Amino acid sequence: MKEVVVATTNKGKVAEIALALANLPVKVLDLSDFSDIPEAVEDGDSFMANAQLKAKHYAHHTGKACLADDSGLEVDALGGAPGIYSARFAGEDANDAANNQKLLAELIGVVPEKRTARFRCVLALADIDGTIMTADGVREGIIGQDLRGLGGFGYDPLFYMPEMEKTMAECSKSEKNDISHRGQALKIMTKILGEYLK
Ligand SMILES: O=c1nc[nH]c2c1ncn2[C@H]1C[C@H](O)[C@@H](COP(=O)(O)OP(=O)(O)OP(=O)(O)O)O1
Ligand SMILES: [Mg+2]
Repeated sequence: MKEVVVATTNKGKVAEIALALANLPVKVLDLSDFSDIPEAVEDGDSFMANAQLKAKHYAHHTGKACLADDSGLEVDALGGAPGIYSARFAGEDANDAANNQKLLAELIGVVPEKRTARFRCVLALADIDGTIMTADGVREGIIGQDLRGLGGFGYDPLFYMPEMEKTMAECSKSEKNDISHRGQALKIMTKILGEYLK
């Protein structure tokens, strides 16, 4: 069976991606199955560029097909920030809690109607022969006034979806995959991968 490495340092992403790949005829590995792999330097100028450079970087270091994810949050009231800098919003080694606090602070005084935002995700699969395949997804929402929910990761507790009357962090993993930016990209990628494996 072909092996695919879920090539991300983010455990939340690993769980969501592995769930979506579970029905494919592939053996799913992740970076914890390897040692001494240097972290990719994300110096691309777009989600697409970063997803591709991460997939190629990890394929080079593992010698296996690698599926990477670059994603982030665009907030309209902040001119689209933090965007590709979402992981480093509150500083180079920022964690999710610090990023969420920074986001709330930046939006003090901004009314709900002006708190529109979207998550974007680009997935890239790089095989060792140089084949590269990509898929993307987007999910619209509103930045809440406080943290709600314990699921997911990153900005999920602040990402409120009016039609669902809850935040992304109040969704189960499979529910999140049904409606999220990453879930959308994963639907496309699993189709592409299914064909590629034939
Ligand atoms: O579904 C999501 N729910 C909440 N927050 C999310 C989501 N998807 C991305 N995000 C946020 C988290 C992080 O602040 C940034 C991704 O940064 P990004 O560089 O792509 O990922 P990362 O550094 O955590 O792991 P890695 O690069 O190894 O895949 O956007
Ligand atoms: Mg990263």
